[in-house]
This record gives sequence, structure tokens and C-alpha cells, in this order.
Amino acid sequence: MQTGALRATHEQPAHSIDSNRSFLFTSGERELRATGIREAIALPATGGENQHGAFQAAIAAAFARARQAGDANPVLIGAIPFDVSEPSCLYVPDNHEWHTRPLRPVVADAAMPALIAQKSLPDETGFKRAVEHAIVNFRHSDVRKVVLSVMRELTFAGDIDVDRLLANLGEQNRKGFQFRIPLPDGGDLIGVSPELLMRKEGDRILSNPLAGSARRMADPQADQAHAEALAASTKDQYEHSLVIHDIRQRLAPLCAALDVPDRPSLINTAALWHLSTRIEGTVADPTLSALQLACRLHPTPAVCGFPTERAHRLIRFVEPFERGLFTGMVGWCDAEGNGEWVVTIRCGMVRRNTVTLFAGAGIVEASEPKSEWAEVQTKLKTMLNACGLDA
Ligand SMILES: C=C(O[C@@H]1C=C(C(=O)O)C=C[C@H]1O)C(=O)O
Repeated sequence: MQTGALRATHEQPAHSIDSNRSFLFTSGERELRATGIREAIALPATGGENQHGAFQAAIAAAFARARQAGDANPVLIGAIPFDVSEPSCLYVPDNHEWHTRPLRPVVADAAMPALIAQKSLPDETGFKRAVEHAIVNFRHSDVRKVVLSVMRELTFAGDIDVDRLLANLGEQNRKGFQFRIPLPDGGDLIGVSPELLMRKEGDRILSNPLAGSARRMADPQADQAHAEALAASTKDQYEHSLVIHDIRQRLAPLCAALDVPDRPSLINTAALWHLSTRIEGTVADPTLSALQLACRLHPTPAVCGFPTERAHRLIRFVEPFERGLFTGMVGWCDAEGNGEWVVTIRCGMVRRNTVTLFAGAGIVEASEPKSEWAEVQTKLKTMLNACGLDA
């Protein structure tokens, strides 16, 4: 087979993964369902914005093989980690279909097995210390923002029904992008992301970064007050503006037109309010793919910090765990370059009876350790609630 060299080093042989594994990606009223693994691509996405680099060449070759095998319009679906030098988790599935999303019934949480243990890494003290460390670092360097996160490991009394958990997740944010991606170790990455990194359809592109967050409240007046306070917060506006500045800088040279609103608007999920900016444009070279453009933006200061490289170094220094796929990107694309890639947040890895959750928060000089801890706990709620648990 032509791919021999690649497979030997970076690709997971398809036969080592259960061919019945299933994939899901939802977007608005549409959902992409796929089954079976025609090919798995683990090649790191380093240089992924470059059309002629090894990564894009491997994907083009996989599409060509799928077409040769009779799939007229193959898709690529999967996830790319936060650190693009780590293996990708991408697949060309055997079969895929687009559906209109069914209206799912609310599923009773009682179906989840009992929680028997949970652990946060770092714990509250460790996280607050990391935030303080970052704030001190801002005063002595030109790093302006860093996103720090926590990992929560949950152990249940029995195996998790992934379909049931996914159905519960859908209730947390119907407007969000739901996903399920099989992991090479037999687990599944699942989540419901509110954040669109890149959508491309023909020559039109859309990116909808989020940064700046506030907790939703049960009382409508208090909820509205939280939203207004977020919109008026200088700290959150600043955090947001660093993301928009970076995305604009990266996209502008590639676009014939680019519309970046002057001020963010507010969006919400069941648990959170966010500052949001819809950046729309037209690419100058229509052959640029959604995945190339997503690789050009990733990791944005919404999940890494600013400036990117130095923030990334600070994360490696202070975070006591590997992020893996968390704060990477997840989505799909076709051989014509259309596709959607969202930021891998509000997510977890399900492996038999364990669920590993992640959440992060953007830290700037005006941040307070206590409120940043509260923010990551609120972000964990999306997945915790789907597991039938309180934060
Ligand atoms: C990192 C996460 O979220 C990111 C950080 C945000 C913030 O700092 O306000 C908001 C949305 C996301 O870009 C997460 O949910 O885990």
C-alpha cells in the first residue's frame, strides 16, 4: 500500500480499532453521523496550514484512496490536540450521513451509574497558586494572557453508556456543537462546544471566538445582571480583545473581505454567559480548506493566551497534566475544503467507568484567583450536569 511509510510511523492501523466505532458532530439543525474506520490519521498537525506540507498531503492522499475505493464524497472527522506536535486523532470513516437533528427527549439522569470517587488536578489551592504565578509573570514578561485549566477525574460504579451521556449533553446547550470521536485507546471524546473556530463553505468563512465568561443564574433578574456586568467588565473586554486581535492578524492576509465587529455581543449556554464575536469573511484563494484555516488560527488566545508561544510555554510550566485533545479542535471537512472545526471545550474522555473532564479560564493581570477557580468550576458544570452531578 502506498501509505506504508506513514502508517508505520504515525497512523493507527485501521484494523486495530473496532470498526463499529461511531462518530457524531452536530451543527445547528444538522448532524453528521459516521461509522467504521476506513483510515485513521495520527500524523501531528504541525504545519497544517500549509497546503503542501506533510499533514495536508496525508489527508489529500487518504481522500484519494477513499474515492478510489468508491466513496464519491469522503469526509474527514476527528480531533487535533492542543499541542499540534502530538498525534492527531483523525479518521476517514467507512460511511457517513448528514441528518436533520431529531428533537431529543430530556433523559433522566438516574440512568448514570453512581459516582464512587472524584479528584481535581490541580486542587483549589494549586489552581489559585498557578493563577498567582501567572499574574506575577505578566509583570515581568510581555505575556498578557494565559489560559489555565483543571482536570477532574470521575470514577463510576459501572460502565458509562456513552449514547445516554451524549443525549444528556445535548440538553446542556442545544445551540452548541456536539461531538463524539473514538479514541485509539478504546475510549471516546465527547462534549458540546459553544465555540466555532472555523467554518468554510465555498469561499465564505466564519469564526466565532468566545472569551470572557460569567455564570448563569436561576433568577432571571440576577441572570440579566450577570450578563450586563460581563458586557461592562473592562477585564473581560480586554481578555476578549486579545483573541480578536490575534484572529484578525492571522486571517486578514488570506481574505478578500473580512468583517470584524467593533464590540463583542453576548451568547449563553445553560451554565454560562460569554462575550462573543462573529468574524465573517471571504478567502482570496478558495482552495484554502477549512482545516488549513483552522490550523492557522489554532491555538487562539481564547484557549492558550497571548502572545501564543510564550503563553504556551507558561502553560507547560504551570499545568500539572497533559491537555491532550482538550482545547484542541474537533470537527469535520470534505475533500472540497468545506468543513467546521470547533474548539474542544466543555468536553471529557469516557473510558469504561471513568470520565475525565477539563475546563480552563483566561487569566490576565486583573484576574482574581478566587473568581477564576469559580469560573472553571462553572465550566465543568456542562459535563457534570450531563453526568447527573452537581458542580
Ligand atoms: C477554556 C475554556 O473556555 C475558553 C475560555 C473562556 C474564558 O476564559 O472566558 C471562554 C470560552 C473559551 O474560549 C473552557 O471552557 O474550558
